Amino acid sequence: MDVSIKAPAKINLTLDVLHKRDDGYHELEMVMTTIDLADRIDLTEKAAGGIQLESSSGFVPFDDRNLAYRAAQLIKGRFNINKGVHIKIDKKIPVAAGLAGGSSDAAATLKGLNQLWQLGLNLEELAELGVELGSDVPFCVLGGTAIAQGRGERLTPLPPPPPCWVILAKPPHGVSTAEVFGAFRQEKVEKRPQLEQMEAALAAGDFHGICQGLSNVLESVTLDQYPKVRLMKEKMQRFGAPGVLMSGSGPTVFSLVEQENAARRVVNSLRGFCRQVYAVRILGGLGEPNRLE
Ligand SMILES: C[C@@](CO)(OP(=O)(O)O)[C@H](O)COP(=O)(O)OP(=O)(O)OC[C@H]1O[C@@H](n2ccc(N)nc2=O)[C@H](O)[C@@H]1O
Ligand SMILES: Nc1ncnc2c1ncn2[C@@H]1O[C@H](COP(=O)(O)OP(=O)(O)O)[C@@H](O)[C@H]1O
Repeated sequence: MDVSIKAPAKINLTLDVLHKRDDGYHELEMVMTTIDLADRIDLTEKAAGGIQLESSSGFVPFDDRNLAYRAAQLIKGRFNINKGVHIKIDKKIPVAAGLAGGSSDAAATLKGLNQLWQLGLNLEELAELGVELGSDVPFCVLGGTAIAQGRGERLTPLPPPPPCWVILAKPPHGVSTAEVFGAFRQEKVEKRPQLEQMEAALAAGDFHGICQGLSNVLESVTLDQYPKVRLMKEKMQRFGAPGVLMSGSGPTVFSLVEQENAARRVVNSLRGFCRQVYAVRILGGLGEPNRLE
C-alpha cells in the first residue's frame, strides 16, 4: 500500500521570545498559519525492515539527519513495526528558510505512517510524538492557524486570516535557527507582538488589523546579520504591500496582499533582485488552494 500526503509550509504572523529556559530552549509565544506552498511525501511499505529516503532536492540530508527519516524511525521504534518504508520527498519548500519545511515533512510522515500501518493515533497523539523531533512539528501536525506557546508544542487553534495572497522572497542563503536564538538579545528588540490584538484581528477577519499586528522579535537578529534580508523587507514595503514580516528565524520575508493586481506588483518589484519568489494562498479551510501563474 502507498500513502501520499501534502506537507505545507508555515509563516509566523507573530513571534515573541519570552525568556531562555533551563533546558536551553527559549519560551515562545507565536501565531502561525499554514500556506499553500507544500512538499509532497510518498510513503511505500517495504517488506524488509529498513527506511529508505529519496528527495528531489540536493539540499536535504538523505540519512537519519532528515526529519522525515527520523519520524519513521520514531514510529517504528515506538510501535515495534518490523516492516520498512520508502520515503520520497518532492521538495518545494525552500530549506532552512523559516518556513518549517523539515518539520512539515516530519509531521506528514507521522500522519502518513499512522495511516499506512493503521496505528489509530489521533492528531493530539501525533503532535505529542512530533515534539520529540522538533519544536515546530506539533503545529505542522495540526496545521491551520494557531497560537503556539512553550517550545511551540502548546497549541490553541485560531480562525484563519481572510483569503489573501502571501508573497514570499527567499534570499539564496539559509539561516541556522540555533544560531539565531543564540544571538538573540532582549534589549535589542524594538517592537513586540501584541497577541490579543492579533487574536482580535483574526476573530474579526480584519485583514488590515492582521497586517498591522505582524511582528517578529527575531528580526532584531537576522535583519542585522543579513542586510539583504532587511533590503528585501524594505523593497516589499515600498511597493505597497500592507503587511511585511520575516518568518520564523528567517531569512524568508513575506507580505500579505488582498488584491491580485497588488500581489503582481509586489512580485514584479522583486524581479531581478531575488530569484526565489513565490505567490501562494493562505490555507485553513478557505476553499481550494490557488496560485498566481
Ligand atoms: C523559530 C521557529 C518559529 O516557528 O521556526 P523556524 O525559523 O525554524 O522555521 C521555531 O521555533 C523553530 O523550530 P524548529 O526548527 O523545529 O527548532 P528545533 O529543531 O526544535 O530547535 C533548533 C534549535 O533552535 C533553538 N530553539 C528552538 C526553539 C525554541 N523554542 N528555542 C530555541 O532556543 C535551540 O537552539 C534548538 O537546538
Ligand atoms: N525533510 C527536510 N527538509 C528540509 N530540511 C531538513 C529536512 N530534514 C532535515 N532538514 C534540516 O533541517 C534544517 C532546517 O531546515 P527547515 O526545516 O527547512 O528550515 P526552518 O527550520 O528554518 O524552517 C536544515 O539544516 C536541513 O538540513
